[in-house]
Amino acid sequence: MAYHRKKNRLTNTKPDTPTAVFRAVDVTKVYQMGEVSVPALRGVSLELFEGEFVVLLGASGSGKSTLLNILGGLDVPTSGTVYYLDDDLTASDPAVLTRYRRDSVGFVFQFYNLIPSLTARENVELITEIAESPMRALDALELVGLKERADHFPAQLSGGEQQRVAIARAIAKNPKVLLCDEPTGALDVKTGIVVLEAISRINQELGTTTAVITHNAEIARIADRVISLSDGQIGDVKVNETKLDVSELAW
Ligand SMILES: Nc1ncnc2c1ncn2[C@@H]1O[C@H](COP(=O)(O)OP(=O)(O)OP(=O)(O)O)[C@@H](O)[C@H]1O
Repeated sequence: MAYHRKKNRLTNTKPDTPTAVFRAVDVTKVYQMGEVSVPALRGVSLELFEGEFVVLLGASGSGKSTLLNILGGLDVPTSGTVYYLDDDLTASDPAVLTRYRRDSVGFVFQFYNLIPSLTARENVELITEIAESPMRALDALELVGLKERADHFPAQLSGGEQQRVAIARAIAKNPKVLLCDEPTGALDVKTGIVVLEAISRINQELGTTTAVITHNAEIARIADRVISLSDGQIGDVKVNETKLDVSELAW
Protein backbone atom coordinates (compact mmCIF):
# COMPACT_ATOMS: atom_id res chain seq x y z
CA MET A 1 0.00 0.00 0.00
CA ALA A 2 1.14 3.52 -0.70
CA TYR A 3 1.77 4.60 2.90
CA HIS A 4 3.78 1.47 3.33
CA ARG A 5 5.99 2.24 0.39
CA LYS A 6 6.58 5.73 1.73
CA LYS A 7 7.88 4.29 5.00
CA ASN A 8 9.99 1.80 3.06
CA ARG A 9 11.66 4.39 0.91
CA LEU A 10 12.64 6.31 4.01
CA THR A 11 13.91 3.43 6.10
CA ASN A 12 14.90 0.93 3.44
CA THR A 13 13.63 -1.89 5.62
CA LYS A 14 11.15 -4.67 5.01
CA PRO A 15 7.50 -3.71 5.22
CA ASP A 16 6.03 -4.37 8.64
CA THR A 17 2.37 -4.78 9.48
CA PRO A 18 0.78 -1.35 9.52
CA THR A 19 -0.63 -0.25 12.84
CA ALA A 20 -4.33 0.55 12.74
CA VAL A 21 -4.74 3.87 14.52
CA PHE A 22 -8.52 3.62 14.11
CA ARG A 23 -10.71 0.58 13.71
CA ALA A 24 -14.41 1.12 13.31
CA VAL A 25 -16.60 -1.96 13.40
CA ASP A 26 -20.17 -1.87 12.07
CA VAL A 27 -20.79 1.69 13.20
CA THR A 28 -24.25 3.15 12.87
CA LYS A 29 -25.52 6.60 13.76
CA VAL A 30 -29.16 7.57 13.85
CA TYR A 31 -30.10 11.13 14.78
CA GLN A 32 -33.45 11.26 16.49
CA MET A 33 -35.33 14.49 15.67
CA GLY A 34 -38.54 14.14 17.69
CA GLU A 35 -40.59 11.59 15.77
CA VAL A 36 -38.16 11.48 12.87
CA SER A 37 -35.13 9.18 12.72
CA VAL A 38 -32.31 10.33 10.44
CA PRO A 39 -29.87 7.50 9.66
CA ALA A 40 -26.44 9.09 9.05
CA LEU A 41 -24.23 5.97 9.14
CA ARG A 42 -25.45 2.47 8.28
CA GLY A 43 -22.87 -0.10 9.31
CA VAL A 44 -19.49 1.48 8.59
CA SER A 45 -16.37 -0.63 9.16
CA LEU A 46 -12.91 0.70 8.35
CA GLU A 47 -9.33 0.99 9.48
CA LEU A 48 -7.04 4.02 9.27
CA PHE A 49 -3.36 3.19 9.45
CA GLU A 50 -0.51 4.96 11.12
CA GLY A 51 0.99 7.75 9.04
CA GLU A 52 -1.37 7.48 6.11
CA PHE A 53 -3.19 10.32 4.38
CA VAL A 54 -6.79 9.36 3.78
CA VAL A 55 -9.44 11.32 1.94
CA LEU A 56 -13.08 10.68 2.85
CA LEU A 57 -15.02 11.46 -0.28
CA GLY A 58 -18.76 11.70 -0.67
CA ALA A 59 -21.73 13.81 -1.60
CA SER A 60 -23.40 16.18 0.82
CA GLY A 61 -25.30 14.23 3.47
CA SER A 62 -23.40 10.96 2.88
CA GLY A 63 -22.21 10.86 6.51
CA LYS A 64 -18.62 12.14 6.23
CA SER A 65 -18.76 14.64 9.10
CA THR A 66 -20.66 12.22 11.30
CA LEU A 67 -17.95 9.60 10.78
CA LEU A 68 -15.10 12.05 11.41
CA ASN A 69 -16.79 13.40 14.53
CA ILE A 70 -17.16 9.88 15.90
CA LEU A 71 -13.50 9.04 15.18
CA GLY A 72 -12.47 12.28 16.89
CA GLY A 73 -14.56 11.65 20.01
CA LEU A 74 -16.90 14.58 19.31
CA ASP A 75 -19.88 12.30 18.87
CA VAL A 76 -20.78 8.72 19.78
CA PRO A 77 -22.26 6.06 17.51
CA THR A 78 -25.72 4.60 18.01
CA SER A 79 -24.21 1.11 17.69
CA GLY A 80 -20.91 -0.45 16.74
CA THR A 81 -17.42 -0.05 18.13
CA VAL A 82 -14.58 2.38 17.48
CA TYR A 83 -11.07 1.58 18.61
CA TYR A 84 -8.32 4.16 18.83
CA LEU A 85 -5.18 2.01 19.02
CA ASP A 86 -6.12 -0.44 21.81
CA ASP A 87 -8.75 1.78 23.42
CA ASP A 88 -12.45 1.27 22.82
CA LEU A 89 -13.68 4.87 22.43
CA THR A 90 -17.27 3.71 22.52
CA ALA A 91 -16.77 2.30 26.04
CA SER A 92 -14.85 5.34 27.34
CA ASP A 93 -16.32 7.71 29.88
CA PRO A 94 -16.53 11.44 29.09
CA ALA A 95 -13.36 12.30 31.04
CA VAL A 96 -11.35 9.79 29.01
CA LEU A 97 -12.83 11.11 25.78
CA THR A 98 -11.94 14.67 26.79
CA ARG A 99 -8.33 13.64 27.40
CA TYR A 100 -8.29 11.76 24.09
CA ARG A 101 -9.53 14.85 22.20
CA ARG A 102 -7.13 17.13 24.04
CA ASP A 103 -3.96 15.07 23.66
CA SER A 104 -4.37 12.87 20.60
CA VAL A 105 -6.58 14.61 18.03
CA GLY A 106 -6.09 17.78 16.02
CA PHE A 107 -9.25 19.13 14.36
CA VAL A 108 -9.47 21.49 11.42
CA PHE A 109 -12.89 22.69 10.27
CA GLN A 110 -14.13 24.58 7.23
CA PHE A 111 -14.39 27.79 9.26
CA TYR A 112 -11.27 28.65 11.16
CA ASN A 113 -12.73 29.44 14.60
CA LEU A 114 -9.82 31.68 15.61
CA ILE A 115 -10.24 34.09 18.50
CA PRO A 116 -10.25 37.54 16.89
CA SER A 117 -8.69 39.36 19.86
CA LEU A 118 -5.65 37.05 20.00
CA THR A 119 -2.69 37.05 17.61
CA ALA A 120 -1.83 34.01 15.51
CA ARG A 121 0.78 32.96 18.06
CA GLU A 122 -1.63 33.45 20.99
CA ASN A 123 -4.33 31.42 19.22
CA VAL A 124 -1.84 28.55 18.96
CA GLU A 125 -0.60 29.04 22.53
CA LEU A 126 -4.13 28.49 23.84
CA ILE A 127 -3.57 24.87 22.93
CA THR A 128 0.12 24.50 23.74
CA GLU A 129 -0.64 25.65 27.28
CA ILE A 130 -3.02 22.77 27.96
CA ALA A 131 -1.49 19.99 25.83
CA GLU A 132 0.58 17.19 27.29
CA SER A 133 3.64 17.36 25.01
CA PRO A 134 3.25 20.34 22.69
CA MET A 135 5.68 21.87 20.24
CA ARG A 136 6.47 25.58 20.47
CA ALA A 137 3.76 27.79 18.98
CA LEU A 138 6.31 29.45 16.68
CA ASP A 139 7.49 26.07 15.42
CA ALA A 140 3.90 25.11 14.58
CA LEU A 141 3.45 28.41 12.71
CA GLU A 142 6.70 27.83 10.87
CA LEU A 143 5.44 24.41 9.68
CA VAL A 144 2.52 26.15 7.95
CA GLY A 145 4.73 28.94 6.60
CA LEU A 146 3.42 31.69 8.89
CA LYS A 147 6.19 32.31 11.40
CA GLU A 148 6.61 35.85 10.09
CA ARG A 149 2.92 36.57 10.73
CA ALA A 150 2.89 35.29 14.31
CA ASP A 151 2.03 38.66 15.83
CA HIS A 152 -0.78 39.46 13.44
CA PHE A 153 -4.45 39.26 14.40
CA PRO A 154 -6.87 37.11 12.39
CA ALA A 155 -8.41 40.21 10.77
CA GLN A 156 -4.97 41.04 9.37
CA LEU A 157 -4.72 37.64 7.68
CA SER A 158 -6.37 36.26 4.53
CA GLY A 159 -8.80 33.33 4.72
CA GLY A 160 -6.11 30.88 3.66
CA GLU A 161 -3.67 32.28 6.20
CA GLN A 162 -6.29 32.03 8.94
CA GLN A 163 -6.88 28.42 7.98
CA ARG A 164 -3.14 27.78 8.22
CA VAL A 165 -3.13 29.28 11.73
CA ALA A 166 -5.98 26.90 12.55
CA ILE A 167 -3.85 24.03 11.22
CA ALA A 168 -0.88 25.20 13.31
CA ARG A 169 -3.17 25.29 16.34
CA ALA A 170 -4.41 21.76 15.58
CA ILE A 171 -0.93 20.26 15.24
CA ALA A 172 0.87 22.23 17.97
CA LYS A 173 -0.20 19.64 20.54
CA ASN A 174 1.69 17.00 18.49
CA PRO A 175 -1.47 14.96 17.94
CA LYS A 176 -1.35 11.40 16.70
CA VAL A 177 -4.15 12.16 14.23
CA LEU A 178 -5.24 15.20 12.26
CA LEU A 179 -8.92 15.26 11.25
CA CYS A 180 -9.91 17.90 8.70
CA ASP A 181 -13.54 18.56 7.75
CA GLU A 182 -13.68 20.37 4.39
CA PRO A 183 -10.56 22.42 5.19
CA THR A 184 -10.62 24.13 1.78
CA GLY A 185 -14.39 24.46 1.53
CA ALA A 186 -14.38 28.22 2.06
CA LEU A 187 -11.31 28.96 -0.06
CA ASP A 188 -10.54 29.61 -3.73
CA VAL A 189 -8.48 27.03 -5.61
CA LYS A 190 -5.07 28.71 -5.27
CA THR A 191 -5.51 29.32 -1.55
CA GLY A 192 -6.96 25.85 -1.05
CA ILE A 193 -3.83 24.34 -2.57
CA VAL A 194 -1.58 26.26 -0.16
CA VAL A 195 -3.69 24.94 2.74
CA LEU A 196 -3.50 21.37 1.41
CA GLU A 197 0.28 21.78 1.05
CA ALA A 198 0.46 22.62 4.76
CA ILE A 199 -1.63 19.57 5.68
CA SER A 200 0.38 17.29 3.41
CA ARG A 201 3.69 18.60 4.79
CA ILE A 202 2.55 17.83 8.35
CA ASN A 203 1.53 14.32 7.31
CA GLN A 204 4.90 13.70 5.69
CA GLU A 205 7.22 15.48 8.12
CA LEU A 206 5.54 14.59 11.41
CA GLY A 207 3.97 11.29 10.30
CA THR A 208 0.60 12.45 11.64
CA THR A 209 -2.19 10.12 10.51
CA THR A 210 -4.40 12.45 8.49
CA ALA A 211 -8.01 12.24 7.32
CA VAL A 212 -9.45 14.95 5.10
CA ILE A 213 -13.13 15.22 4.22
CA THR A 214 -14.02 16.59 0.82
CA HIS A 215 -16.65 16.29 -1.85
CA ASN A 216 -14.01 17.30 -4.41
CA ALA A 217 -12.72 14.20 -6.24
CA GLU A 218 -9.67 16.09 -7.50
CA ILE A 219 -8.38 16.51 -3.93
CA ALA A 220 -8.62 12.74 -3.48
CA ARG A 221 -5.68 12.36 -5.88
CA ILE A 222 -3.18 13.52 -3.21
CA ALA A 223 -4.24 10.82 -0.73
CA ASP A 224 -2.65 7.45 0.01
CA ARG A 225 -6.18 5.98 0.15
CA VAL A 226 -9.59 7.28 -0.78
CA ILE A 227 -12.62 6.05 1.14
CA SER A 228 -15.90 6.88 -0.56
CA LEU A 229 -19.08 7.24 1.44
CA SER A 230 -22.52 7.08 -0.04
CA ASP A 231 -25.78 7.23 1.86
CA GLY A 232 -24.12 6.37 5.18
CA GLN A 233 -22.17 3.40 3.84
CA ILE A 234 -18.68 2.84 2.51
CA GLY A 235 -18.89 2.38 -1.22
CA ASP A 236 -15.38 2.11 -2.49
CA VAL A 237 -11.87 2.09 -0.98
CA LYS A 238 -9.13 2.94 -3.42
CA VAL A 239 -5.36 2.98 -2.96
CA ASN A 240 -3.71 5.67 -5.06
CA GLU A 241 -0.83 3.83 -6.67
CA THR A 242 0.66 7.11 -7.79
CA LYS A 243 -0.47 9.94 -5.66
CA LEU A 244 -0.31 13.46 -6.96
CA ASP A 245 1.84 16.12 -5.37
CA VAL A 246 -0.36 18.92 -4.04
CA SER A 247 1.31 21.40 -6.44
CA GLU A 248 -0.06 19.36 -9.39
CA LEU A 249 -3.68 19.81 -8.27
CA ALA A 250 -6.13 21.94 -10.21
CA TRP A 251 -9.90 22.14 -9.96
N1 LIG B 1 -26.95 16.81 14.57
C1 LIG B 1 -27.72 16.28 13.65
N2 LIG B 1 -29.04 16.12 13.85
C2 LIG B 1 -29.83 15.54 12.92
N3 LIG B 1 -29.41 15.08 11.74
C3 LIG B 1 -28.11 15.23 11.46
C4 LIG B 1 -27.20 15.83 12.39
N4 LIG B 1 -25.95 15.81 11.84
C5 LIG B 1 -26.09 15.24 10.64
N5 LIG B 1 -27.37 14.88 10.41
C6 LIG B 1 -27.88 14.19 9.22
O1 LIG B 1 -27.09 13.04 9.00
C7 LIG B 1 -26.83 12.86 7.61
C8 LIG B 1 -25.33 12.86 7.37
O2 LIG B 1 -24.80 14.16 7.67
P1 LIG B 1 -23.26 14.52 7.63
O3 LIG B 1 -23.14 15.95 8.05
O4 LIG B 1 -22.50 13.50 8.35
O5 LIG B 1 -22.95 14.38 6.06
P2 LIG B 1 -21.76 14.97 5.20
O6 LIG B 1 -21.42 13.92 4.20
O7 LIG B 1 -20.66 15.43 6.09
O8 LIG B 1 -22.45 16.21 4.50
P3 LIG B 1 -21.81 17.64 4.06
O9 LIG B 1 -20.81 17.34 2.96
O10 LIG B 1 -23.02 18.39 3.54
O11 LIG B 1 -21.22 18.26 5.27
C9 LIG B 1 -27.57 13.98 6.89
O12 LIG B 1 -28.81 13.49 6.48
C10 LIG B 1 -27.74 15.02 7.97
O13 LIG B 1 -28.89 15.81 7.73
